[in-house]
Amino acid sequence: ASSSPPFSLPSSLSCCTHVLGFSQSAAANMAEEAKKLAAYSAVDNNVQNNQAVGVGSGSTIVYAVDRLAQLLGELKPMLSLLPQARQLILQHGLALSDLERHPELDVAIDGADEVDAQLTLIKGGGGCLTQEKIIAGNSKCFVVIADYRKDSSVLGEQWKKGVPIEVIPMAYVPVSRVIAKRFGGEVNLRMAVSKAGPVVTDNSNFILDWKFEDVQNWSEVNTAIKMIPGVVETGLFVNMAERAYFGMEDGSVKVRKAPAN
Ligand SMILES: O=C(CO)[C@H](O)[C@H](O)COP(=O)(O)O
Repeated sequence: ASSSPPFSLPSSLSCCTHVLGFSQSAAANMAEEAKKLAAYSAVDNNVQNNQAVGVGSGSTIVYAVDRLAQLLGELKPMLSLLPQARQLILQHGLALSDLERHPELDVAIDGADEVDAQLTLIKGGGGCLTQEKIIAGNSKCFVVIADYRKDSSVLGEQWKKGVPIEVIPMAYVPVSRVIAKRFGGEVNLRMAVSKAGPVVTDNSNFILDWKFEDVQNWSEVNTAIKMIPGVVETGLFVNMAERAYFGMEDGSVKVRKAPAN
């Protein structure tokens, strides 16, 4: 049975809503297409047969796993993973591995929340920064995949939610205070959306989101934050990524290489 809406918009407004709805979904489709382009290109250019491949988490990495599954005839990758990626890998019929069997990975591929001109990353929008950093840090080559919305010249240009920092729960208040006092900005405990209370990570910790103000040297700030008692890991990936693949709005893929040291 059809039911009529509880109210009706003036025709001019209803037209705007329609146009807005259309453009929002067109933008979302374009971003999805860009993620896929970046992921496929990164897999095609960085993964070889029989390699141990690390994958992270998020919506972009799904396309990389799709591509790895498509290439199964030609490639036989062994995937190391985060708990979140386990199901994804099994569903695609790919071989599971871990850092006990493959402590050194050939290549790691992962998404990012923001990538700057130096290939410094903010990661952890999904809360998996610690395990993602372990995977990336134990890989001979770390490759980032992202859509054009993550491409920045300096951090904070696109990503407005701040730097995620994983902390031991009992320390979240002192760590927040120390960060705000030493580095400025605002530090917030990340709250869960579908349950009451804070987000709890896979390592049973909390996440702080640090909305920074003016940072000149990410390497120094990252090291200083890591030294604060109670900090487990930061979502700052400094000097880790070798290449970033950005899917662009025009259907091309932009590749950015890390600056030579
Ligand atoms: O760091 C991450 C999760 O902790 C993700 O890699 C990052 O949030 C990007 O996610 P998406 O590919 O969905 O944009």
